[in-house]
Amino acid sequence: MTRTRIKICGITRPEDALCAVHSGADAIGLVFYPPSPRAVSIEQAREVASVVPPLVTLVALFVDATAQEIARVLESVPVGLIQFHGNEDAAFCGQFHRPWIKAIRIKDDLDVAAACGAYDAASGVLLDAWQEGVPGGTGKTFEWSRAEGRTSLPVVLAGGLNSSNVGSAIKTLGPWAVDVSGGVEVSPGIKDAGKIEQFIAAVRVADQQRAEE
Ligand SMILES: O=C(O)c1ccccc1N[C@@H]1O[C@H](COP(=O)(O)O)[C@@H](O)[C@H]1O
Repeated sequence: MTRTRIKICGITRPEDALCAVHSGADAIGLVFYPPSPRAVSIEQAREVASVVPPLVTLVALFVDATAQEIARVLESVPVGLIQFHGNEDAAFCGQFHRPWIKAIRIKDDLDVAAACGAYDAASGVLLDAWQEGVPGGTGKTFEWSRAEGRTSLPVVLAGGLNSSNVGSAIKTLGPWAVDVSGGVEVSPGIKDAGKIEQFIAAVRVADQQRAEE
């Protein structure tokens, strides 16, 4: 049975990281983008990292940060994967000797295959909704079928997911992983244990249904 990997993003508190991990999350996302209400300092990130057990991936999210800013985080926080969520090109993303994924925001007229193809050296692409002036964490979905068969890279599906819609998202696209932030929150940056558990349970139900098809 394919087990869809689960990333819970925008964690700001150790207790939320522990809740996500104990509920079955595979990855914890830390937002290093100061304008975000979910942004963490290096200190906060280290506190979160200190409770994350081995074999759970810590993902650092950046939006058009400088190489120096990214290097400072990588020196201090045990980051397993970098998520680039801005206009970074593949050469920029590849310079940190760390696995990385690139967010592709699905605007109406986007050629999804070409946009993903520009990052073929990535470990995967994260497909997210597009909204003018907001780089991510929008709580919006996009038409998942638009991404069907457009890339051979592992797909991390994001954008407005929650326990009610993640099952159909998995059924439509069969992504390698799903990523959720706002859909499991009480307020930006503060996660809800019940919503995390429901989200992960919904992913497992969808996995089971796919296995039975
Ligand atoms: O979470 C944020 O504040 C954020 C800010 C800037 C770029 C990305 C951000 N979050 C990522 O956006 C997607 C979708 O989030 P949501 O589930 O719709 O709230 C996800 O990858 C977050 O990691």
